Amino acid sequence: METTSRTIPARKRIALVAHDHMKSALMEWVSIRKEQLIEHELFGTGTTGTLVAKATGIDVSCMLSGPMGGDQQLGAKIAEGKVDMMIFFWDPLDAVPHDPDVKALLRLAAVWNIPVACNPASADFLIESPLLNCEYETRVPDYANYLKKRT
Ligand SMILES: O=C(CO)COP(=O)(O)O
Repeated sequence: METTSRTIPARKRIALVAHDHMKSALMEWVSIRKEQLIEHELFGTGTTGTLVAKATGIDVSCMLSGPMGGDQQLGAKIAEGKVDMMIFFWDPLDAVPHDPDVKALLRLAAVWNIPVACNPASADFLIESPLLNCEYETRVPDYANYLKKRT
């Protein structure tokens, strides 16, 4: 796939997602990182986003709950270039009924080359990155060219 460049804004659009057994870890992380997160625009799956908004007082644009389609809604936003990074504490020790949706969300994050953290340590590294508050030139699939070649 050929790529083209896209400018990720300084104020990031950050998706926050956690599976049920990981929600307490995400809530703890979010409360520690509140001052950094408040500078950015937050999105979340239904339950996670609502919990984050209640705990921090930061506005969160909430999708549907993950198993009800929220993972797919976030995936669509990533594909449309409307979400710039994702903190997704998925559960490595339990199965979820919407595993295909989880895979699809993680896959689209990889396709569209957004930074993803899967646990508190990787989330710390992302949030401490000097790139967090700067514009960043990233490579994304050259969709216009892809379509042109196929039509
Ligand atoms: O299931 C999820 C991600 O796959 C998260 O959904 P909720 O935030 O609605 O619990």
